[in-house]
Amino acid sequence: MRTARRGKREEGRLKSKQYEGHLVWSLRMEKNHMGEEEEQKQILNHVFGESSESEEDEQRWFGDSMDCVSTEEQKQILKDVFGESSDSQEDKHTHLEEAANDCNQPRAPNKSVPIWHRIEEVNGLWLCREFLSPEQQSSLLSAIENEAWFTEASHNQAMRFGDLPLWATELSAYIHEVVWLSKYAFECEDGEEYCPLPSDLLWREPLFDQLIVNVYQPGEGICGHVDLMRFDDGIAICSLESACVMHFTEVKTEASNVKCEERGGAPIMKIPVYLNPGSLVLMWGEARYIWKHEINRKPGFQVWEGQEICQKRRTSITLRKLCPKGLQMVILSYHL
Ligand SMILES: O=C(O)CCC(=O)C(=O)O
Ligand SMILES: [Fe+2]
Repeated sequence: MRTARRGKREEGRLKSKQYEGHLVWSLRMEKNHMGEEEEQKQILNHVFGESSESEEDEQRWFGDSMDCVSTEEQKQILKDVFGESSDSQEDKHTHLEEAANDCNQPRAPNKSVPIWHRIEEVNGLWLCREFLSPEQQSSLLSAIENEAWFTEASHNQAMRFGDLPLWATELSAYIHEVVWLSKYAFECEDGEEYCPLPSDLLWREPLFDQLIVNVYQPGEGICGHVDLMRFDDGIAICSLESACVMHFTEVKTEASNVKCEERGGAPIMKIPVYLNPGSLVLMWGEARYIWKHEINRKPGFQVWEGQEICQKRRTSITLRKLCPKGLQMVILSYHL
């Protein structure tokens, strides 16, 4: 499968830096115009040099060339590329866990378990509005600030692959916990089990190994896209600082409605989802693969309950897991 080409290409300025031995890409992205595919192409071109256009070519390119590399070797290579796990930096404490403890963590069953909302129109889309307490949100924002990824005003995106910083590892663990606790919250009459994240995804190791932090100034958003196929199913997005409306559009509906609309037919159905600061979105299955998501923060698009949302700066944390093929790509970048 291949993600659709999106948006017109605009040059982002790309910088890779070593932060405590970890490679971090900081970019200036015109998010309203450039899709993630373009952004990542820039990064991958930066890492690999210009590469082939199609996923088929990528498939051939990867082939089975890494079959001979054992898991241990892969781990070592990743360590060499990205540095030691930040888990070993015990003194580097982000207080996410402490903040969680402040609000009665770990939560016992029946005690203030955050509520999950299933977005009915979009299978596999779940929202936890009160995922992070105000203290946890501040703690995450300080941790991001301490990374010094956005010291230049022109930088609005940072990505990390492989071992994540401690605060992101803690965030992943917290996502795991809050999803796991949801099993106490969903007792369905018909015996159907509602689950914010299927157990094969919830229990994979690691839950996430890729991180994006996006900073949006008022008016900035991200154009409609399906996340790249090099990332596995199960994507988490945490919102901080300011609320926004994220719209979901089914890919096939969109394609058929374009023709329909040309003939004066039904408009494209966009499902709006309000993301308050401190909320967590989980996308898997159909929500991840056959629905596009977008944030249009141009005037007139950020309306919730009849009111235009007052826009301030918004920071988001996206956590994903590289597919084995994606992992191979990272390893190959080391060998080139
Ligand atoms: O910033 C957000 O909330 C969404 C980011 C996103 O969709 C992405 O990075 O793929
Ligand atoms: Fe996305």
